[in-house]
Amino acid sequence: MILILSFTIIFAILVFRQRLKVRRLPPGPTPLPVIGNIPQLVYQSWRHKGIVPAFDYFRKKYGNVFTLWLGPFPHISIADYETNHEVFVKNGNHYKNKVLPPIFEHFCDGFGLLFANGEIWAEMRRFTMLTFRNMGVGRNIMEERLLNEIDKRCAELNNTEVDGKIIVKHNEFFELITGSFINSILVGQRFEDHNMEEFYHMRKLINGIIEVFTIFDTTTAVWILKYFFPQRYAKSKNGWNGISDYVGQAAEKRLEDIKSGKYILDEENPKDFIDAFFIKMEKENRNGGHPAYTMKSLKYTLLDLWTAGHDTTAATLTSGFNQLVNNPEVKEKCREELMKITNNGSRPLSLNDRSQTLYLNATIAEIQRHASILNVNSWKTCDGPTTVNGYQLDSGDIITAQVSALHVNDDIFKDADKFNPDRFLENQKLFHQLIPFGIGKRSCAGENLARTNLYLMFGNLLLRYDVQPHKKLPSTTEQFPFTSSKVPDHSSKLEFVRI
Ligand code: HEM
Repeated sequence: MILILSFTIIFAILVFRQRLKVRRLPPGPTPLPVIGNIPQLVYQSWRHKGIVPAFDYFRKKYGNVFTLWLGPFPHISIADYETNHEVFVKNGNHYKNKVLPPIFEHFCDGFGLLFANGEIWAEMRRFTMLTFRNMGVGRNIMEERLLNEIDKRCAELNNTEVDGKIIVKHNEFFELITGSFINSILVGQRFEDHNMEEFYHMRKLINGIIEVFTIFDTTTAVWILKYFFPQRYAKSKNGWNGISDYVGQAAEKRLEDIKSGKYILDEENPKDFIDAFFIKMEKENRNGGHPAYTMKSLKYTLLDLWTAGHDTTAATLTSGFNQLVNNPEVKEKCREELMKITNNGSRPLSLNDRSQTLYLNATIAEIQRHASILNVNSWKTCDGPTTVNGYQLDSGDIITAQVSALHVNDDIFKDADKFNPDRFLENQKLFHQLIPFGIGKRSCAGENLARTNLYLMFGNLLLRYDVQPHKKLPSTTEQFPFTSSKVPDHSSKLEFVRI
């Protein structure tokens, strides 16, 4: 009897507190106690065939800022540019901390960039962005290495030409080219015949992580996963440990070589991320050291950069070429522009051409809008009482720029379902309203690298090849609309015909 009474009282308090909170927060469907809006979210995702269309349904019904209770906690999504800018840029200092999925927090131990908060994360983020900027501006390491990578991989492709056609499993081609480029920027080694096995090993580990990157795995307590779902737990563990061991070994070997005098660090010209880190670490050590500049921190940062940078870029390239072969008139207009600018393809496209390739820029923007790689963006917590659109938020309230919902927002992108690069030429403002790399203090730390990759890859491949579908057109619809991240169709192949 006492048990039933206590349970009823606790339940009544929870319901009362939830009702009070609902009144203060941005609108949304009425939540149930404990399970919140999960039934409505599941139903609308089923009805509209995906999480993003379900978000769009809630946005249309409740406005650009809406609340969904995921279990007992309210989660606020913002699906327009102005409010996101106001919250995450102008007021961004309040939203630096991510809600860390327990399993990743457990593996990363407070280090790295993706699943960390606090001073070590902030310092590593500053350092990473500065290092990438230095590699892009002035010294142009990024451009040189990527153009070299494109040359070498295209030469390999050309060797497989039969009857004037090269049949390409394009997602695998983009995974290899992106993996090799990122590896060369981070640890100074591209993938060639002698170390190709290492690339396949990394791919296998990343695929394992992607398989368990579901809403279930990212919200469940570690002990539950460990004891009741040991295979899922092992998959995450093997993935994170395997990748961090691979990049960590490269860093340790470099350190040994530096100590033994076999390798000399050039302070003015670091050749990759590891070099830049050791140069900074040496400087910090002279001043008593900094907890962000340790081998452990380097290992986890490299791990995060590899995993965050690889699939996102490869998926955008795959999704983009799927769109281009479905929209041949766009492909032709890009090529016409590229030919004009490079004097009929007599030189490769360079980053310096960006101001002249207006149509290519618009096409890449439209590709990124459709590719919009995360169905659900990572959640941030607010660090103190603040307001969003006039609503009062408390410390710990959960919020995000819901990028996927913003990119299908018909009020911003008219006929959002259509693939139409011209929309960006007709209204330049749309370039700012597009936020494929997120916004604010937790936006993508590799944006610079990714933009370099997308521009040079799309531009130079379209200059070299006429790309056609092979046997069937790839689909441009989302393959796994119920998972956290998007996966483009890679069931088909493409034909590359040399120009
Ligand atoms: C087309 C390619 C890419 C896209 C579309 C993309 C997009 C994103 C998005 C949407 C986020 C989350 C933003 C948020 O939480 O609000 C993110 C975070 C991140 N990205 Fe990227 N990304 C790409 C490539 C890269 C590359 C090449 C790297 C590095 C090599 C990278 C490193 C990171 C890191 C470290 C974070 C976490 C930043 C933090 O929490 O402080 N990304 N990215």
